[in-house]
Amino acid sequence: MHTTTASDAAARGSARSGDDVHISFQDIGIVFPTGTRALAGVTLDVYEGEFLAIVGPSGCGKSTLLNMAAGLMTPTVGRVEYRGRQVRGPNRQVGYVTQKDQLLPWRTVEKNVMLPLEFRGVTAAEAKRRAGAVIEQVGLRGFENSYPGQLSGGMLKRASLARTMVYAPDTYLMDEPFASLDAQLRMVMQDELLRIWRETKSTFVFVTHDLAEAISLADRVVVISARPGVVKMTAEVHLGRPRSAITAHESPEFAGLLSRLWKALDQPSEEVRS
Ligand SMILES: Nc1ncnc2c1ncn2[C@@H]1O[C@H](COP(=O)(O)OP(=O)(O)OP(=O)(O)O)[C@@H](O)[C@H]1O
Repeated sequence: MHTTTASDAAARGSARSGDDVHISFQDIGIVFPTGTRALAGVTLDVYEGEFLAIVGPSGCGKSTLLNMAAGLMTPTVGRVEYRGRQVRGPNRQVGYVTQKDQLLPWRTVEKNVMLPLEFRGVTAAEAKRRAGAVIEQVGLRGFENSYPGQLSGGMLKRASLARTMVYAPDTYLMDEPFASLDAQLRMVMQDELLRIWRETKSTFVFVTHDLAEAISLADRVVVISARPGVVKMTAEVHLGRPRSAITAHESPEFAGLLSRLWKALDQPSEEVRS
């Protein structure tokens, strides 16, 4: 892990001097074997304990960035560091929550939540104890023995979150986890997520298409340009903490930032100023 100095900060534009860098994307580019160039020269630091949101048009390379942090993809050029070390293979310190729930339909909620602990060699009794604790935390008590097919959309999200929380990752990588939910439930889940972030003190990198969601949740919002993606703008969110996703919309700062982000998404890269 390294700490940013004032000169690092200047070199990185939006970086803040004195913060510990948690994930560092250094001049990342990737060209897939199909010839698709998804990212071109992305430089971005994610700080220890922050909630960072990434927005950008479809296909710009947001999921690819998460995949690189998780060690599931390697950049063609550039370097990804996790706590100061180059990511060279699957990164077991991250929890990855995708848009699809990826719960195993033949296992109960409890057994799904226990699964990552089984992979890590935790005893069945301890896995059951820890699964019970996180199931309670996400509000699914009483549904331990239900199967995924018996749960509502919001409950499936809660179960997926519990399955990630159970192994207490340092980092949560979240790829549009609430995209399939209706607006009201989405806000409830956003509030739950803010609570989990506060309680776990983990670092969150959250990809979304929804600018309001990004502002409601994040400390900083990064806008990626259309493919090949570059960082177009990084905006600090000055809404204060603790924050509620339900009332965040009421502040004048919210509307101002929404409009700046919207313009950044809409304009060619060279016209955007952060
Ligand atoms: N394994 C792969 N092989 C070939 N092309 C890929 C692969 N993974 C991603 N791509 C391409 O790279 C580009 C970026 O994909 P990515 O999924 O990162 O975009 P995204 O910004 O997350 O998109 P969305 O918002 O639609 O989810 C897309 O054009 C996609 O088709």
